[in-house]
Parts: sequence; C-alpha cells; structure tokens
Amino acid sequence: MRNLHIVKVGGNIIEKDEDLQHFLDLFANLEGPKILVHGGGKLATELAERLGIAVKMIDGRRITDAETVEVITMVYGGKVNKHIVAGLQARNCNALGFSGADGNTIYSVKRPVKNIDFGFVGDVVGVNSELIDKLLDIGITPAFCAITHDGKGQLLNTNADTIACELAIGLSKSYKVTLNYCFEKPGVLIDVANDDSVVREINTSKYSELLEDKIIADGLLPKLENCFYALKGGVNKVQLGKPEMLQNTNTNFTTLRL
Ligand SMILES: Nc1ncnc2c1ncn2[C@@H]1O[C@H](COP(=O)(O)OP(=O)(O)O)[C@@H](O)[C@H]1O
Ligand SMILES: CC(=O)N[C@@H](CCC(=O)OP(=O)(O)O)C(=O)O
Repeated sequence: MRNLHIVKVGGNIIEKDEDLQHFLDLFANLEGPKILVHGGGKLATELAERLGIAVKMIDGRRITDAETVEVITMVYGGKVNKHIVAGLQARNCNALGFSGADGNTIYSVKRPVKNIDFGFVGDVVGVNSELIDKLLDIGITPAFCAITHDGKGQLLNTNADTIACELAIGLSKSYKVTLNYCFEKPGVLIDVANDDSVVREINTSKYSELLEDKIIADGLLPKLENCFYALKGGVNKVQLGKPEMLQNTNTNFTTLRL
C-alpha cells in the first residue's frame, strides 16, 4: 500500500503568518501524496466580533447560526483556504482548495438537537475517497477547510480535527495513512507550561490515566478523541506536535497507539 500524509494545522499557527509560512515550508517538503486540513477558529472569532456577531462555543464547538455560517464561509472557505493554497503554489506544491461541498468530497448531516442546539454544525457521514484518490494520483494536493455540506444546499461548520480524522479513515482503504495534528505545542504535555514535558507515547490505558489526572483538557479533549477514533478506524499512525515533527528529525512529539 502507498503512504499518505494527512496533516491538520490549527488556529494558533494559522493566526500568525510567520508560523503559517514556516508550517507550509515543512508541509510542502513532505515526499509523496499529501492532504492538508486547516482550522482557523480564532480568525472566525475575530471577524465575528468585528461584525458584532456574538460568539458562543460549547465543548470546543462553535454554535453556528445563519450569520455565523456566512462568517465561517468567508474566513475558512475564502481568506484562509486561498491564502494557504497560494502559499503552497509558491512552493511548487500543486494545491487545490476544497470545502466538503466541492466535488461532494465530505458530506454530513446537521447535528441533531439534544441538550444543545449547535445550529449549522455538521456530523460527517461520508467521504468521496474515489475522487480524492484520483486527484492524488495526478499529483494534486487537496487543501480542506472546516466546511462540509448536507447535499441539500446547506453548508455546515465542521471541526477541522474531525475532518482530518474522517478523511484519514476514508482513505485508509487504499493508503497507509499517517495522520498528523500540528499545533503550537510539541505534543501532549504533562505540564502545559513546560514544553519539555512531552508524553512520547499514549496508548489506551495511558489515555485513561491522563484523562483521570485531568492532564488532557480544553482543545486537547476532542483532539485525542479524534486520534483514537482514527486508529480504531484503520489509520496506520497518528501523531501530535509542532510542525517540525513532519521533518523526521529528533524532535519530540506524541505518538498515539491503541
Ligand atoms: N496537556 C496539554 N498538553 C498540550 N496542550 C494542552 C494540554 N492541555 C490543554 N492544552 C491546550 O490544547 C490546545 C490545543 O487544542 P486546540 O486549541 O483545539 O488546537 P488547534 O490549534 O489544533 O485548534 C493548546 O493550545 C493547549 O493550550
Ligand atoms: C463546529 C466547530 O466548532 N468548528 C470549528 C471549525 C474551525 C476549527 O476547527 O478550527 P481550529 O482547528 O483552528 O480550532 C470552529 O468554527 O471553530
């Protein structure tokens, strides 16, 4: 089976252009087929606030009303996605920008209302891996933003970590996938203020231990849920850390195992 790298880059890196450009250097240098998935939550929050649209987050997920769908479409599908695609083109990496609606690549359903009404937030139902596979075959690097669609004309806001995870599971049928979550920390830290406290390997029992000790908190909670879901779904390797982990050097990062 061929190798495939799927790399998700988070909002804290995207927000600082210098950090984003450094990430793009390392991503563009990866050999072989690759897919980029980007967030941009912080930039969406900034624009919503400038426009006077209230921002509400619950459990790390954005409550997405009709006005917020407009904001995220402009920020994720427009500004951030096109900036990243242009940055990759400048590095001779032939990127093609996608939302899940483009080529029907990622379809989802509006999250059913239980205790909380998240609004126009999508839960992924499927991935059009056939089309993505064909694009990879002709040397295209897809760059996905955090938007999916319901097939009836509605765009849905979908967490970028989840998009990366679902793409990784969908493409694991035809590739040996390494799923990389790049963020501003060198991995899961025992002490979030100390970059030297990286947990190098987390298996399911270590995961339970870290959860019990409340070491895994905030944005890391849904991220690690996605990591283990991906491994159970057949993804070959899942790792978490700073963009340097893409270089295969001696950098510290976290590897997840079942
Ligand atoms: N134990 C921990 N190790 C590393 N990061 C942690 C830890 N606990 C909480 N975090 C926080 O989780 C955040 C990463 O989650 P998130 O903001 O969702 O990432 P992303 O930038 O990919 O969207 C980090 O910015 C960090 O502040
Ligand atoms: C439903 C939901 O919460 N979607 C996220 C999508 C962006 C994202 O995931 O961005 P980061 O990776 O930068 O956090 C949001 O709007 O914040």
